[in-house]
Amino acid sequence: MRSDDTIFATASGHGRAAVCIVRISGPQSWTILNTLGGSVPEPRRAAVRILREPGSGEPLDQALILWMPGPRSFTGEDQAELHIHGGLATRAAVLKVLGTIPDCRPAEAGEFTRRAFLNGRMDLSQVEGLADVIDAETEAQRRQAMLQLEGRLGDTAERWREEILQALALLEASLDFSDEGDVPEDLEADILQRLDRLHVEIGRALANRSGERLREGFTVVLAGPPNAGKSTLLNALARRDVAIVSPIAGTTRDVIEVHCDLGGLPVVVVDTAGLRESGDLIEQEGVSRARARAQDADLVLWLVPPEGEETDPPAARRLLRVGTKADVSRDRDDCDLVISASTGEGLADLITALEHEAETALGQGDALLTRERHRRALERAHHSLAAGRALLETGGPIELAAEEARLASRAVGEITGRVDVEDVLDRLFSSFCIGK
Ligand SMILES: Nc1nc2c(c(=O)[nH]1)N(C=O)[C@@H](CNc1ccc(C(=O)N[C@@H](CCC(=O)O)C(=O)O)cc1)CN2
Ligand SMILES: Nc1nc2c(ncn2[C@@H]2O[C@H](COP(=O)(O)OP(=O)(O)OP(=O)(O)O)[C@@H](O)[C@H]2O)c(=O)[nH]1
Repeated sequence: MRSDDTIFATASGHGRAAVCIVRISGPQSWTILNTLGGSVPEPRRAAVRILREPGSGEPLDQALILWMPGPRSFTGEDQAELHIHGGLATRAAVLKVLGTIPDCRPAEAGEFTRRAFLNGRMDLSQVEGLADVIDAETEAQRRQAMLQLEGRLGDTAERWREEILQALALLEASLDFSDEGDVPEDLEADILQRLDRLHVEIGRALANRSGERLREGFTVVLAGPPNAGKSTLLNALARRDVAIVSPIAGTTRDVIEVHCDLGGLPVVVVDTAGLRESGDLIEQEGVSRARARAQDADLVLWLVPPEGEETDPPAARRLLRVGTKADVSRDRDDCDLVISASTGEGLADLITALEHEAETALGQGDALLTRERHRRALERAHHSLAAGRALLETGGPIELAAEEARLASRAVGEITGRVDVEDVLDRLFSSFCIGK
């Protein structure tokens, strides 16, 4: 992967469409526009051109084109865009011509954004925010991702890093004093106070776990004995036919997941195999998967049918008992809620309860951390700050306290990708679409 190559890719979706955007980045961008379009428009001004095949001069398409010279571009390199018609043949013809231009090749997944990162146009947390903007399925996820793209997490991490480095500088200064005798008391108190404040602030960010959950969605597992009405409820919540419903017990054997938007919040509803002892090997595997999913879920809805014997609910962090088939029997005082997926009775109350549960778990969208990667880095920083502070307080070696501050600053620096992130980069960029 050379970065003096010029890369190109369609940045809009696949399949026939009204318009298709071809993105181009790298030193050949100007030449490509000039060759295909006959002339290059003013920077960042859209212009219409007939694109022509080099050599033959045959028209390829009528397009809107853009010239965005570096460094004032998304990637920081010279960039061009061809807004062509979105027909399959048009797209294929334009891409084929681009492929024949020297030093020009199709982009890899996430390569435009990788170049933007390498050119300092965005930090790693913003790249993650951009990935999340593209993946956002609900309003709350979109809002959180936009805040991260705009630099809320990155700016905060950068401020923390600078404040740790200031404390480190003071520690180094006090090292000189300690060579000569005693460290002035007010200097030591100042450093302690700085480490303390950072420790508290980072601890507060770590305490809020709702960002990661908002990103991934609130998971609700539907569990219950066979024929309790789990698949019928899943279909009702999803408002479409996703799971097979039948009067035969043991119909659902695998785990079926549906992503729902409940009042702007992402809720993943998971249908599982009915819990019972079974001689059928495949059903047994389904039952053990059901138990595993119930254990990991944010919430289990334990579905209790009116008929049949009582079954024990699975182990769960949080569980609501939902009586099903209220149209058959409504005498269910052992349940938190009663529904009939057939008549729709009680469904609105169930959805309200789910929204409320999700809202409590996913918070106000004010979480700073949205990935385990952030949490791991900040946990190390938090630990080092506490260790440094303890060393200072107990009169331990200042060199060691300084080393802890250095470790803390490096850990915080991982958030914006200032340090040690090669392996993270490959994983992150490969999760992007081509053209991003
Ligand atoms: N057609 C098109 N739409 C798009 C994008 C794109 O690349 N092309 N984007 C791609 O992600 C997003 C918009 N993000 C962008 C971010 C920065 C720059 C950019 O050129 N920034 C320069 C110049 C700013 C200016 O005009 O003054 C800069 O920041 O220096 C462009 C798009 C969404 N929509
Ligand atoms: N009367 C009535 N029947 C229902 C209701 N909900 C589901 N049923 C019926 O109950 C039977 C079992 O429903 P499913 O949704 O397949 O049950 P399940 O819990 O997914 O069953 P397994 O896949 O075997 O675990 C089907 O015949 C449904 O039509 C309801 O609210 N009222």
